[in-house]
Amino acid sequence: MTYAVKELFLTLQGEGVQAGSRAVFLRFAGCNLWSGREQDRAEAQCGFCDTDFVGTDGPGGGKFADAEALADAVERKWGEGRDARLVVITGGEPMLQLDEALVSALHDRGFRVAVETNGTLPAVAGLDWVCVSPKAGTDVVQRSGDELKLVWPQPGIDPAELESWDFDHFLVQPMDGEDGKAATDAAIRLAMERPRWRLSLQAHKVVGLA
Ligand SMILES: C[S@@+](CC[C@H](N)C(=O)[O-])C[C@H]1O[C@@H](n2cnc3c(N)ncnc32)[C@H](O)[C@@H]1O
Ligand SMILES: Nc1nc2[nH]cc(C(=O)O)c2c(=O)[nH]1
Ligand code: SF4
Ligand SMILES: [Mg+2]
Repeated sequence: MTYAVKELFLTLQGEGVQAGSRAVFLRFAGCNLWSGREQDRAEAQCGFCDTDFVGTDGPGGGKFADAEALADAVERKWGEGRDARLVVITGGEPMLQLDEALVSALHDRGFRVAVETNGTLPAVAGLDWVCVSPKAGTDVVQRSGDELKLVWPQPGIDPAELESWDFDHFLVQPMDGEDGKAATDAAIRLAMERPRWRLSLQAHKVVGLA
């Protein structure tokens, strides 16, 4: 199958439990909760997105004919060395395109495969790390994984309800946007009031990484 990739880049994971880890980021084009056009944001199911995932015109982006070709491009981004190879597959919504053939091609090249998903589509089998980030008003079907990353505040989501889901780590991440200070205060409050939740800051934005 053909994959539409917005961008492919080498950086440090900025979010969640694996923050600080060297990783190739594979950003798929397209999302099922927003068109990506500013004029549609107010009506979208997810209205706070911080990412441009439209098209295939970003650095390292393009159309890839099959899993082997895309996995080769990921490997080229990583460069030499097989230690601790990590690819983070995000988007847009990666579960619209990610399939077992690509997971397998990445494993063949020695990568641990991590995914950032909104959880409205089931995660493909064989992943090494699943991060689900629920969006208010959507039907989250993927209720198990490694980390649940709640962008906060989100009216309509009750953190207490999420605590029954099957995750090893519960993260609360301030919503970046117009009132970042208030969102950070709210996220700190949540972590102070409910000790299962840990604060996740978007470290890449602090230090100026992609
Ligand atoms: C751009 S999304 C792509 C993956 C997937 N569609 C999702 O929503 O999980 C990557 C991560 O950024 C988070 N995110 C998006 N916009 C954000 C914002 N304004 N502030 C903080 N985190 C945000 C998402 O919740 C998700 O955890
Ligand atoms: N450095 C860095 N870390 C990230 N973690 C999750 C990201 C995402 O957009 O999915 C992201 C991103 O865009 N950059
Ligand atoms: S679900 Fe993820 S990619 Fe889609 S609009 Fe929301 S944050 Fe952005
Ligand atoms: Mg990002």
